[in-house]
Parts: sequence; structure tokens; C-alpha cells
Amino acid sequence: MTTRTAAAHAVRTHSLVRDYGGGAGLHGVDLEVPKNEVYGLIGRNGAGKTTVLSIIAGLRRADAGRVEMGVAPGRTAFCPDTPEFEPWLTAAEVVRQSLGLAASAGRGEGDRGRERESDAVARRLAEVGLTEAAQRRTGGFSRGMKQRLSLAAALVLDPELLILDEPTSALDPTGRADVLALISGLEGTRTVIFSSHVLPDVQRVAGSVGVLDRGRLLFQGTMSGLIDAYARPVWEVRVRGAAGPLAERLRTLPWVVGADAGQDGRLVVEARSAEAGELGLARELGSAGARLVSLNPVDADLETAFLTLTGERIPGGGGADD
Ligand SMILES: Nc1ncnc2c1ncn2[C@@H]1O[C@H](COP(=O)(O)OP(=O)(O)OP(=O)(O)O)[C@@H](O)[C@H]1O
Repeated sequence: MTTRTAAAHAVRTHSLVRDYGGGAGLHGVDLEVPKNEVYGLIGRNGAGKTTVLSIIAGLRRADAGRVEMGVAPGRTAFCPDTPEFEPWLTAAEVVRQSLGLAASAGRGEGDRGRERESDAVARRLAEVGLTEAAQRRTGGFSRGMKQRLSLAAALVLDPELLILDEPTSALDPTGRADVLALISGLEGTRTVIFSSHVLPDVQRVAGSVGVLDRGRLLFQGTMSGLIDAYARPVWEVRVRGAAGPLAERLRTLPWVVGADAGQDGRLVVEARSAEAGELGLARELGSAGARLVSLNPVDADLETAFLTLTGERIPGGGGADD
């Protein structure tokens, strides 16, 4: 059952169950997706990500539980992990068709009159890097091109809620960067839920995160909350010149747990929390006038937190073997 509310959440699911038999499916999932945020849904193969996303999108039914939508009816768009199109349609025709469907339902960008239909189509194709392929038939498209096209066809609907199932799985590095930038750009005005196995991507763009494991949510909350709870907030910093004075300065700060200088301008800094480190390191490096060469999370990453949470890594044990 799906109900609608005007709420701070774009979506909430209540005790969602889908029983495929043999333990597969969902076993009581309470997802809470804050409005106008980017929510990353992560989990191993078979964890249930596609099932949850499909139920929210209205493409599959739950056996029990309900979905509460905080966005207007018909303002949700879904991109499947392996999108397929009629092979004889060109990319521009696919997006135009999507726009036409939206306009006939009284929504989407074709309805606004601000932009001509062909401009809206061209703009969305350009955003996903398909301008050159606009007049090519989709039958010859690679998986990555189909993923880009699916995103363009969804964006042209101007959805309040965009649901993306592994949107970067088939993309090359440029495509991934483009799609991540697009997702980031929607934060604040639109809600995006996306599933991914590429945890650094999720860490880059998602403010909230849900960790699914065998049909159950192991964690749900902010990205920094997850990292604080399941990973040590440690960064390796490299500056031009000697790192000793900077390490000394950092050690005097209340949010710093430890700062050790090494060779070649390297230092390892542990913060009291992920948030404190993210805020404090940039500020302190700036005010110290340090010339920053690189700044990398060592343990303060989603991957470490995920592996610890799912029991694949012993906390402080130096990594997983999977
Ligand atoms: N239609 C179906 N019939 C039977 N079992 C299914 C069906 N769809 C999914 N399952 C099973 O339910 C579990 C969850 O599948 P789902 O596709 O939701 O997981 P996922 O987290 O998206 O996985 P992946 O990361 O591999 O895409 C898996 O064990 C899968 O085999």
C-alpha cells in the first residue's frame, strides 16, 4: 500500500516485506529518505536494493508493509540498472517520448513553456554527454550509453524524486564524474535515492546512507554518522615542505586525537569525528598557510565503515580480505 503525506521525508517505508522464498527478499525495511537530499543505498549483491527501489517506484509490490510518499503523485522517476529502449528509436526520440508522456500528464519540462521541447531534449542529452549520439538509434548503444540515456529521459520529467539503481555501474570515469556531478547538483531542490557498489561515489555525493544486508537495514543515517560509528576518522595529509610544525599545531586543537608527521611532508591526522575532521582540516591547513599536495581518508571512508558494519572487517584490524 502507498500513502501520501506532506512531510520532511520524500519517502518512508514501514516494515516492508517481500518474500521470494528461501530467505531472499526484504524482511521489514524502514527506509527514511529526507526530502531534497541525496540518499545512498548500499549493500552486497542480493541484499535487496533493487527490490526496495522497485517497490518505492511502484514497479513491484510488497507482500506486507507500506510506502509513504512525501512527493506529489507522478513526480517520481526511476532509472533501472539495465535500461532497455526500443532499438529503432534514436536517443533524441527516447527523451522526446518521455517528455511527451510527461506533458500529456500535465507535468515535466514540456509543460512549462519556458523552453521549447527540442531545447529541453537537447539540454538533457548534453547533460549526460550524449549530444553526438542524439540522432543515433539506441539499438547500437553500449550499456553505459543506455544508462546515460535513461538518466536524460528521467531528468526531462523534472522529477521531485529521482530513483537510480546503480546509475554508474557501466560508465567510464568521465561518465561517472558527469553523473555524480548531476546527482550532486540536484541536492537541495530534489530528492535522489541511488544504489551503488562504488562506495567512494556514494561517499562523495550522499548525505544520508542506508546499508542493506540480506533484506534488513543494518544502518541508516548520515554519512558522517556511519563513518563515526564504524570507521576511525583518519586522514593522510601531504603538504609541500616539512610536516612537523603543522603536526605540532594540529595536536593543540581540541578536535584532533593525534597528528604524526612522517617523511616527505606527510602526516597522519586522527579527528574526534568525521565531521570535525572534514571541517577542521580544511580550515586549519588554510590558516597555517600550508601548501596542500594531497588529502586522503585512510580509515575515514565509507568502504571501511561498510566492511566493519557487515562483519567483513575487524575494527582496527587493517582491512578486509574479500
Ligand atoms: N523476482 C524474483 N524472484 C525470486 N527471487 C528474487 C527475485 N528478485 C530478486 N530475488 C532475490 O532477492 C534477493 C534480493 O535481490 P535484489 O535484486 O533486490 O538485490 P540487490 O541488492 O539489488 O542485488 P545486486 O547488487 O546484485 O543488484 C536476491 O537473493 C535475489 O536473488
